[in-house]
Amino acid sequence: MELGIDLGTANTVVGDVRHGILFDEPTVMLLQRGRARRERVLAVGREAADLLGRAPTGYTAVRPLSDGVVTDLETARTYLRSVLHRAGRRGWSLPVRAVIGVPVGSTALEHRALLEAAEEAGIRPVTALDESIAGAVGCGLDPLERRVHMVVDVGGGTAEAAAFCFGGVLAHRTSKLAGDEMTLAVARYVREQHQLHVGELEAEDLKIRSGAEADGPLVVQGRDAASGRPRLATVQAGEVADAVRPITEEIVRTLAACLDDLAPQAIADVMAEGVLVFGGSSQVRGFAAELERSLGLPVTVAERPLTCVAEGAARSLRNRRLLSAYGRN
Ligand SMILES: Nc1ncnc2c1ncn2[C@@H]1O[C@H](COP(=O)(O)OP(=O)(O)OP(=O)(O)O)[C@@H](O)[C@H]1O
Repeated sequence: MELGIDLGTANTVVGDVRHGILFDEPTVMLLQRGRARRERVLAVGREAADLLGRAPTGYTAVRPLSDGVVTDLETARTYLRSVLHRAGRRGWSLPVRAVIGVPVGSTALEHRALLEAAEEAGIRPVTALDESIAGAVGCGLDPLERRVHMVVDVGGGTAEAAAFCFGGVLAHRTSKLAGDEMTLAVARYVREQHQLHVGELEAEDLKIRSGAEADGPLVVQGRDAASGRPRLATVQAGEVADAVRPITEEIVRTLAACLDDLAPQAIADVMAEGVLVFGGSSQVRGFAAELERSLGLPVTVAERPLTCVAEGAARSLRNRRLLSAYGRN
C-alpha cells in the first residue's frame, strides 16, 4: 500500500493514487487514562473533535502536533497508528510505504521525530517531503523543471512560502502565525465587541462562514461575558474580516520576505506564472488579495487547497527523481 500523508496541526489527510482521499479529519484523538497510567485511544479525528471542550473527567482530547511538528513521539505514533487503522489498514496489503509532508522550515531533528513516529506506527519505508513541494505536485506543478515556482501554504499552525526549481529549494520563509491565531483573533473580537465568550470551535466556524458570505449577518452562540448565561449574537461577515486582518497582514509580511532571497531571473519566472496558494487558511476572505498586493505578483488559490499536499505526497511516491532531489530521510 502506498500512501501520501499530510499530518497537519489542524487536519490529517491520507490518500493514495488509486483510491484518492482515504482519511480527511481533524488532527485530534481522545484518550482515556487506564490502569498503570496506560492510555487508551477512544476516538480519533472528527469523533474526537466533537468532544473537544465537552469530554468527561478522565478523558483527554490531545492534539499530537504543535506548529506543524511532533512534540511527543509516543503521542504521534499512537495517533498515526489509529489513523491508519481508521483509514482502512486492516484491509490493506502490507507493507505500507508512504511519503509524509513536513514543513519546509522544520529542522532535521523535527522531521526525524516524525519519520520515527511513522516507522514505529508500521509505515516503512517512509520519506519526508516538504509540504510546499508535495502541494505543488498535487496541483500539477513539476518541481524538477528549470523554471522557478513559488507556493504559499497557509495552514492552522504555520504558514510557509517556498520558491524552488530543478530539484532544490531556493528560498523559504515560515510564519508561526496562521489559521489558529486567526481563530483566536475572532474569539477575542467577539468577546470585546459583543461581550460574548465563544469556544474555539464556534470561533473557527464563524471565521469559515464569514468567508462564504458576501457580507451578511452571522449568528454565533456563546456565554454572556457579564451574566455567564448562554446567548446569541449577530456578527457581520465584514467584522470577522476586520478581526483577522492584522494577523493576515503579519503573515503576508513575513512570507513576502522570501522574494528578497531570489535573483531577478527567478522573480521573472514567478511573475510569469504567479504564486500558487493552498492550505485551509488560503480560503480566508481577503487573504489571496492581501498576498497579491504585498508581493506585487499574481496569486492563484489551489482547486483543492486542503487535500493537495496529501495528493501530491501520494503521487511523489513513484517519482524517484523527485524524491531523491527533495526527499528528506
Ligand atoms: N473555508 C475556510 N475558510 C477559512 N479558513 C479555513 C477554511 N477551511 C479551513 N480553514 C482553516 O484552515 C486551517 C487548517 O488548514 P490545513 O488543514 O491546511 O492546516 P494543517 O495542514 O492542519 O496545519 P499546518 O500546515 O499548520 O500544520 C484551520 O485554521 C481552519 O480554520
